[in-house]
Amino acid sequence: MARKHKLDLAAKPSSAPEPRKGQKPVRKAAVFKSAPAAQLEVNKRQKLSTGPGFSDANAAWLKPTKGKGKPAPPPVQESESDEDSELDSLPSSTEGVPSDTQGDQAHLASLPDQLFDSEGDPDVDSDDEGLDDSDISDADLDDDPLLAGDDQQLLGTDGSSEEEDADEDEDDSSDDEDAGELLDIERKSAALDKDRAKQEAEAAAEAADMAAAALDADLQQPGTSALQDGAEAGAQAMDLTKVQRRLREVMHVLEHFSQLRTPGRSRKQYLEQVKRDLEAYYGYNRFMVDAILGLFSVAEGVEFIEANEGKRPITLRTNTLKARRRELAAALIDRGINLDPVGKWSKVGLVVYESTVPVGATPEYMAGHYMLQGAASFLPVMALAPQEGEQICDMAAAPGGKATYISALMRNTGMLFANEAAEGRLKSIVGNIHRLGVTNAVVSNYDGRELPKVLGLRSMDRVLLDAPCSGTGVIAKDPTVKTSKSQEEIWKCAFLQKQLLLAAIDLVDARSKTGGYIVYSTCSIMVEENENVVNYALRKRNVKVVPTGLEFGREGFVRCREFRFHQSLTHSRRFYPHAHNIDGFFVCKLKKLSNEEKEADAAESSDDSDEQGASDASDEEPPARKGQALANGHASAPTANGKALANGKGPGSQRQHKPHKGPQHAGQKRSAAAAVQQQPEEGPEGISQYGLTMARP
Ligand SMILES: C[S@@+](CC[C@H](N)C(=O)[O-])C[C@H]1O[C@@H](n2cnc3c(N)ncnc32)[C@H](O)[C@@H]1O
Repeated sequence: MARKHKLDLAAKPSSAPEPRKGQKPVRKAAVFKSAPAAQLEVNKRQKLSTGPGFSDANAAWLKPTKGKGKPAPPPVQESESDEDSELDSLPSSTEGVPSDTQGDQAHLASLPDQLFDSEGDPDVDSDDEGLDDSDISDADLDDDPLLAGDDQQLLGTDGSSEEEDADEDEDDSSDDEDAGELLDIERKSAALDKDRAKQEAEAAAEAADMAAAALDADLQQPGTSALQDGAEAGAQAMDLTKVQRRLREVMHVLEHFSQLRTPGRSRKQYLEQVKRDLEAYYGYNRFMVDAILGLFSVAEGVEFIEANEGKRPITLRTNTLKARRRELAAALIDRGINLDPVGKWSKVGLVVYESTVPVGATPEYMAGHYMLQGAASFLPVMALAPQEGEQICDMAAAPGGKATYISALMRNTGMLFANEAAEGRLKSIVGNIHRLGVTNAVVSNYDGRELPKVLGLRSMDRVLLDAPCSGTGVIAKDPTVKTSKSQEEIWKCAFLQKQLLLAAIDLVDARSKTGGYIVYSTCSIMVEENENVVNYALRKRNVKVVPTGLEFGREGFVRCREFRFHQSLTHSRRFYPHAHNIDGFFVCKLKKLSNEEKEADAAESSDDSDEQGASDASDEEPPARKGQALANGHASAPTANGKALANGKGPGSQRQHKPHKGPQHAGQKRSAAAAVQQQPEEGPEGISQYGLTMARP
């Protein structure tokens, strides 16, 4: 069922804009913020600050939209008109954006063009610079010498008028009355306070009653909600409004449970109602709702879900093999693209606020000056920190966003092995490699689990495993994830990820002079696919988790639900759309400590799992899929035909590379079947340890 209305969780009273220094605050009734209006205003300001070049100091769009990680309190009052909201959301100066509206830029890229046509018009912007009533504060008037002079003519020497002076004389003679009046004022004020407190208590009680009534109604029909009864479209729209309201109310009760609960109703019952309403309102299946609420508080879970309803900003990465960011930005601004740097954390990223031309079809794009790429996907490569002259493998590379970034950081030196298991996705890597002028890469087509045998054990200085995953961090891009995932599928992904990660570690040389690192990343939020996979590798190989070097992101989990992970997983980083305004992502960096097999692993210690509690429940391969690779996060089957396709100079001119160890040249054509049939001359005990079947001699 489609969701019709945005659930405004931040619809709480917002204060008037902060007065500028030296100004008295503008007298204006408190109003409520309207997110879309605030977004447009942010954009106008953005355009102004962009100017002919760009500021290089704007990380505003990356800031959390609401609450900065703390759940926003649910709304208890309705908002006033958008007009007022828009005025109140104006920043007090054109430099910078108030922090609570900064993250709203998330939605700018997805706003329809016609909105920008009117709101983004430069004329409108310049009008905006003019003063309106709300811009003129009392302080402005006081400071203006002309106005002050005029006023002085009407006032006495001490600043009071003759009429007021006369009033004062009268007042002096009636002190007792004054006292009486003051008391009266105090009495009235106290009465007002009492009234307000009473109203607030009544409102809270009413909210609790409504939540309880809603709960009662639904509890009478366990397992169903009004919406699940298959009513007609019109009725459904009405029901959605009802569901939205109930959701807010029940969440409010959950937040103030001891005060607002109905006696006899348990938290579990309220939670059950919230879950049903989230399913109905946003169209998630129960597995996903449970998984999300297993990671976040209810309020933050809803923030995450709500963030998935909007698109992330369009971002691009400057290809430093061909362009400089400042010059690229100037060229794109000239073409009518409104952009800014993504923030201080990246030297190459640009965020696009609006564009009059298709950003993926400019002459600069065709010439390979940039790659259209989500900002989150910069992060694993930044954590990998490729060095010039190294041998690096990107094990799951299509369409090549991260692979081409690695080559750019290597300045086209050394050697990059960009591997991809899905044959149909190879063209995209090759296309991007050519367009971006990458000349140090070989593209290969293997199941990643074969790579230690194909490229050689310990043949790499660094390996990136941007693993195929459930895609639960990128629901905004692929809403089918809301309903298509199940616990079984998550475990299947985790199983393949574990095998791939072990292969990644085996590819790396612990004695590399410059490296010895593995970066594991996913666009999944599930602990099963993230901390749990790394935790498994910690037990199976001689590796440790090291800091990613990334400036932001939340710490990985050490405890989550029934899971317990190694303490060092706090070095891993989690990124969320609602908190960081980028796709949901997990990034973890490992350092290989030794090329020796881990003793526990060699001995196949039987107490492996005891140490980790429930975290490695998926060590066993899912029976139906034995030996079969999941193709990607969305589970299409790969064709591992083992073709090495191209480097930056075209398929006919691949650079020669001699793997340090191992039987097979990456550039040689070789079928995956042959690869798995052949016992490696020097290799792991058996490639079957990565889950591939092979005939043993
Ligand atoms: C998350 S995407 C990679 C995105 C890529 N790193 C980028 O930045 O453009 C995961 C990729 O892994 C591939 N894949 C799936 N199973 C694989 C396997 N067993 N070995 C190698 N790659 C695999 C998928 O086809 C998919 O292209």
